[in-house]
Amino acid sequence: MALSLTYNKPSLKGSIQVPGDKSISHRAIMFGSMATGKTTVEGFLMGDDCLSTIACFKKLGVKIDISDKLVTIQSEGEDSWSEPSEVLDTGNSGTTTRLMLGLLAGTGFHSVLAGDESIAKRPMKRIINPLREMGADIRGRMDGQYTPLAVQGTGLKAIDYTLPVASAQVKSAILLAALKAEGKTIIHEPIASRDHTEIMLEHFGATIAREDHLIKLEGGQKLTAAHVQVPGDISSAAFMIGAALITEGSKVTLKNVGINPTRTGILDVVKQMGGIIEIEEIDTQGERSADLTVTSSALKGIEIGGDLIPRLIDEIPLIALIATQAEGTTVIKDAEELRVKETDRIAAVVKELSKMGANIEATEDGMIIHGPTPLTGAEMTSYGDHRLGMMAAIGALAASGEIVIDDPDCISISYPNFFEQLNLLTN
Ligand SMILES: O=C(O)C1=C[C@@H](OP(=O)(O)O)[C@@H](O)[C@H](O)C1
Ligand SMILES: C=C(OP(=O)(O)O)C(=O)O
Repeated sequence: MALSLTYNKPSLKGSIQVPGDKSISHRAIMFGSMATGKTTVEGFLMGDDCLSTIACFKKLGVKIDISDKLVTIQSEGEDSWSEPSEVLDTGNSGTTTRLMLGLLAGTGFHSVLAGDESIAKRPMKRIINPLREMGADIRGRMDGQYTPLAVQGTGLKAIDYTLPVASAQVKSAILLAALKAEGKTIIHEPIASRDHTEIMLEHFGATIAREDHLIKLEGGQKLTAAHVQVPGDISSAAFMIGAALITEGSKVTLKNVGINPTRTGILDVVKQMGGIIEIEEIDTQGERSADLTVTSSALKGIEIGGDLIPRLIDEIPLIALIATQAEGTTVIKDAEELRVKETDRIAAVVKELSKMGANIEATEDGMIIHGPTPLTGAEMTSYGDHRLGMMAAIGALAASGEIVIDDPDCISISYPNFFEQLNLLTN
């Protein structure tokens, strides 16, 4: 059902703990299922995407329990997984689909992966090409470009592979397959992408070498169960950071947000645009995290591209929105990956922000935004894309009229209590 939002230029105040990191939550379930023993996960994201990952592993016979804010995975290791009698439904989640391909390629059984309409349009060849080089037997539409994908598990061998796209999903699928492969896999990563898989490999007892854009992993290593502490998701926090920046008189604290340096491009951009943000690092055992305090700020346009893009790829819809309120021009380039996300996020962001009165144009690999422009009421489409839905809702805070969002439910893919937390900060 559509949602109508009308704000009268609110100030945001208060402190919240945004939900757990989506990338780390997926991986915690995967690693806990591969490892032998009892893995416990604290701060797990109960978003639809991560619940899809849990459902897939349950179908492989892994015992997963959700209780009292703790997810417990009890596994006898990867070799104890059983052949699923049903299709593994990956829902809307690219991360689930792609990382599971790496995991399933080296099993001894047959499985089929399929997700929703959006997943059926997302490119899978980028995963299947390196996995086939490792010996994987994967078939799908257009020679494996699209789901449904059938995987016949088989013995794998190590590869030496240069990543053609800066994608943590491609890198992770190879690393997960490499664990079962014979020999040492070497991955060349020209541009760094999020490294949660590498960090978690070590956390679960594997040895991995990383230096100078090279990652080396010896096959045949067994993982041991562990406790995983999931920090808040900086990609979710980004929406509240943006909300505080563009509303006058706001001051918001976001507690325990993950600040892994491969994810903090949004903080660099906010500072460069003139945004006021304090970062108070917390002493943690696992991934780094911090309390972030954001104050409404006068922003200026900047240029965003190059190595920075993978460090903020999911935050670009929100960055485009705040750029409409910044003085001057913001240019986002080298971001062609946006075209193959849940929707074509270049086309969708430009179309939707234009409806609100933004001065924004699409380029092949990004967008150009001229600001500041006053935003007006509009009927917004989310295309079932959670990040587009949240962009529209945050836009409503700065808009002069009513914002209607066609499908607010899709926001639960990554931020199930988004509106609850937004209400807390605006009241
Ligand atoms: O590995 C991950 O958890 C993710 C990697 C990124 O995708 P790509 O690897 O396609 O860049 C990101 O957009 C996605 O939300 C989560
Ligand atoms: C692109 C995203 O996720 P995924 O690739 O896992 O669907 C996202 O969360 O913005």
